[in-house]
Amino acid sequence: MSDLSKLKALDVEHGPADYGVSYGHVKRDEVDTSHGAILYLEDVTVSFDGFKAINRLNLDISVGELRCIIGPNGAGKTTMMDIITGKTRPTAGKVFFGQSMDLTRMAEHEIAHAGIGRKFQRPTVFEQHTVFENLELAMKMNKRVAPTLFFRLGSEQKDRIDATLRLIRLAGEEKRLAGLLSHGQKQWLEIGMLLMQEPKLLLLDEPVAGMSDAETARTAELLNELRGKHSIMVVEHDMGFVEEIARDGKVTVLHEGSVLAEGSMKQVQADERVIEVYLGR
Ligand SMILES: Nc1ncnc2c1ncn2[C@@H]1O[C@H](COP(=O)(O)OP(=O)(O)OP(=O)(O)O)[C@@H](O)[C@H]1O
Repeated sequence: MSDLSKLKALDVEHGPADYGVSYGHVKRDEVDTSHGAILYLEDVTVSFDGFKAINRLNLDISVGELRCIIGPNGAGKTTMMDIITGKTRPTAGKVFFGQSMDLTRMAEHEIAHAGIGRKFQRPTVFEQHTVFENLELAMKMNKRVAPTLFFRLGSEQKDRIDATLRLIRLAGEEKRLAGLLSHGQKQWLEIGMLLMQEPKLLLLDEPVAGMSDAETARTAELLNELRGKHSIMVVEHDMGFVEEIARDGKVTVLHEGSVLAEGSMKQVQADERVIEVYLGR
């Protein structure tokens, strides 16, 4: 992908963050989380030519929760994320962001704009730009205010970038070209770019796929630092990693498009139905 098309994709997919008047933004609509839920799916079904990839799926995520989603290949994890981000429309069911935003009626860019940030499996950073510039671009991206890209950074914005650099383990690497980073570092940079846009809900699709053990461990640390500060949904196959980040939180096991089990990692690991699905017994 060229840098220009990536810029456009970032613009459309992630939408702008809310930086108040300094960038001349209109404040984006607040998500109504007064009942404690940031996201809920009720009886959601998606059929592809009669095949139900998602079958009466019910799920809700609380504000500030870090929810792990696991499940064997073909369980419907990616399709579920596609529904949340508006890429795929459900055949039936409700999908709400907070109390009042009906995601089934919103376009992909509107959903991104409302504050749902998604990280796909493969990192998409601007390889010809430095680490710092990548974070800066992500922060300034605003499709409604074209000249935003040319605004000078204030000290507050620089501080935010510095804090993000520390969080994503790239402090000291800010002048490096993103294209020269390791796979793991690129993944962290992309998480940082999403965070610069202050998402209300962060969706991470297999964030440690292809990472070394050391990178995986550092990614677990990073996510544990985000715990409680952001609402995050992580889809992951690496069970060791899931154990590290799930702690005492809820893990949801998907199977054939529905929730098979939900509970702490210990609970779902001990669940006979889960064992059967994973071991094929
Ligand atoms: N556009 C589509 N048309 C037809 N079938 C589809 C389509 N997208 C997904 N499917 C099917 O729906 C099911 C769920 O797929 P999905 O990719 O959501 O699973 P997953 O849990 O993400 O799997 P994996 O862990 O392998 O990524 C699979 O059987 C898949 O073949």
